[in-house]
Amino acid sequence: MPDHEITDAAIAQEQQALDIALARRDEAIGELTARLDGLVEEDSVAATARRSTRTRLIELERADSGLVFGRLDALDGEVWRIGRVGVPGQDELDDPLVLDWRAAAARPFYTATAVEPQGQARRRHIRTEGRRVIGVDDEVLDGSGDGGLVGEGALLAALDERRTGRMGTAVATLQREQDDIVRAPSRGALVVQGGPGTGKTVVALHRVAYLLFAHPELARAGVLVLGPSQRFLDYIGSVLPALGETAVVSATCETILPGVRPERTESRRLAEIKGRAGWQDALEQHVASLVPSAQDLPIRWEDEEYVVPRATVERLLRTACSGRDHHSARRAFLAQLIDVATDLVAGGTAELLASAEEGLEDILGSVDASLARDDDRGVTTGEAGAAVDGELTPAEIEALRSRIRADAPFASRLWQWWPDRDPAAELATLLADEETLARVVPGLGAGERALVAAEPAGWAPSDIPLLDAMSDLIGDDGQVGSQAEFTADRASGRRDWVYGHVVVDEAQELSPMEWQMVARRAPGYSITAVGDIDQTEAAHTHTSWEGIVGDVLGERWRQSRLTICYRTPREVMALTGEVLAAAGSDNEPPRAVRSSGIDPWTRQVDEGGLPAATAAAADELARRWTGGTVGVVAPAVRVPGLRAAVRPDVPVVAPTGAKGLEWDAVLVVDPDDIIAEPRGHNGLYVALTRCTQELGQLRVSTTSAQ
Ligand SMILES: Nc1ncnc2c1ncn2[C@@H]1O[C@H](COP(=O)(O)OP(=O)(O)OP(=O)(O)O)[C@@H](O)[C@H]1O
Repeated sequence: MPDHEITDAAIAQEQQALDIALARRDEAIGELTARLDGLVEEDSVAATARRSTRTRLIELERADSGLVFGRLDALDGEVWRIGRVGVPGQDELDDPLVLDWRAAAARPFYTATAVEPQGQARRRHIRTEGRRVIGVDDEVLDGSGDGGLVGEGALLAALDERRTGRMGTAVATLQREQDDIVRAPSRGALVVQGGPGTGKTVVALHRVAYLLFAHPELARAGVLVLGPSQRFLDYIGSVLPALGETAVVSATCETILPGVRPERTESRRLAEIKGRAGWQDALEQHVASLVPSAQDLPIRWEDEEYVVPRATVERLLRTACSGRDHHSARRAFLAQLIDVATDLVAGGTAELLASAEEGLEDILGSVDASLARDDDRGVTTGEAGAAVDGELTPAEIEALRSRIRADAPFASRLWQWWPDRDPAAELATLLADEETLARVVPGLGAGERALVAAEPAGWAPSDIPLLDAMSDLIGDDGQVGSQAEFTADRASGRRDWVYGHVVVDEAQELSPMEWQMVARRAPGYSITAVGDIDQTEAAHTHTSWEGIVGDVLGERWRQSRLTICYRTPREVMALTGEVLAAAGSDNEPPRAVRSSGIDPWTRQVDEGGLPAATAAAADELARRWTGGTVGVVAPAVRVPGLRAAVRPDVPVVAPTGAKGLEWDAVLVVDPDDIIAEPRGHNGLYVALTRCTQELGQLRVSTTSAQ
């Protein structure tokens, strides 16, 4: 049979299988909808059932296109079709019609090679448009061949497509080195180093989808995706929903605190000073110093004065503060004090209290019982107590305790001695006070303290991690959680949400204090961080991942690498070696997987003519790449002026704003001035590696200015 007839037959066969899968999917959607309608939410079990049914329904609904994208034929004749989500067979005991790409049995689709076929005879990539199969690419896995790219035809076709301005999924064409990272164990932190365009973002997002599938407990806690900018979050915004995910919150380090946003910019110097690791200890010490000193504590009850002796107060403070934030410690102290006051008023232990340490054993025993009632964190003094002795019956003592607990003046007298604190006000006061800074943050020089204290009011970006740390140490008083149905909605409204997993993109840019923010949200260190040391522009000078994450993650992280560039064509990557060397890197740029056949070009322009020349070049590229995207990357100071000159559908950004993004054609304006910026060669490396097809550069001639 001629080749085209074989292909036509294969397309017809896959169309038939897709039609059956689509019909079964539509049926499953009907079944799930009926089940949802029948679920009356009476208790938490029903609520959980509703949530999981709803999640599954959304997953199926979103898989309208790409329901099937692959097929594996095993040597033993077994055939699996692989798709975005699993589609069940007609009966419960039947094999699924479509295997979810994340299932273990689907793995050879990504990892089998001609050299190592893993029991497979053939891998087929199935190309679809909506509900129509339009092509197939077959790879025979017969032990011959070079074992290079997986599904090369399908991959190169995907990479060559015009960009829409939004990232798409790569679920059909993930490569082996990428799949290894996607399916790596969820425990412990994984740091992925990869040059530009090696698929770090793609891998991180597919890893989220995989982890949520393989570990449903992570879905209950949700996943946080931290990106470098809102533009970037918009760019990747549709990938996870397309993979069916609803348990994901995305944010930048600047938007992670609910209700708080930076109100001003700041200098690089200040960003570096305030991002240093030493602030964490400093703030911990500062907040510890806000706990009042132990003293004899007079308490009044029904016109009688009692005194809780200093030694007792000291021990109660120690118990209350251990392992708690400031406000929780305050509440625990009150709970303990109510017990002590009850005993004092009841008369049974008054002498013991006044005289001897042994008396504390009893008091602290009853305090522990009270804490166990009021606080589920279970911190105890570790001391066993006997029943409280006294003249009142146990029932009367309980009644007295309840009255003291309900007495507002009792608590308010205590709050005068130990006032509550507002984290924002506390931080603002600390930052403005050079003397306290000198005491609390010993690592700062006098000049640095003066710079910090002289800052204007309003939060700058580097204040956000400080505020997060301060809020964590002081604690929130009575935060009410949202009752929203989806984890993501409940999590995004809470500063203190603990996620099942955290993904950090452009991880090389985070300051040590930003890493603390990440660790607070993933205390079990279930973290995937992807980034490129060579694209670092932030003020924190790191040359190794150890330097970046060591402070926070210690030894609890491992590293993987991505080595192939899928975005930038060979013609453009050839320009980047010397930029990387000038940036001081020992690394080679990643190996480009494809060629665009278009040579990068450079034009010289006069300073005065730069806006018009930029506008004209952007126009020319937009015409050439109709249906695709064009971006302009320029030195930060030139961005506002050029934005005004260039057509509105072409974004103009500084290298920092271009992080993680890509366009079909990119115009880099004034590369020499980009180099002149701090860490400028790293910035130029970012700028040059954003295009998928064509790169143009406008150099500014210096002669005409002289
Ligand atoms: N396996 C793949 N199949 C299809 N497309 C892919 C694959 N891997 C990467 N890509 C595409 O390559 C481009 C670059 O990927 P991505 O943005 O994830 O790279 P990156 O390493 O995060 O780059 P940067 O460091 O520049 O941010 C994207 O268009 C992405 O969709």
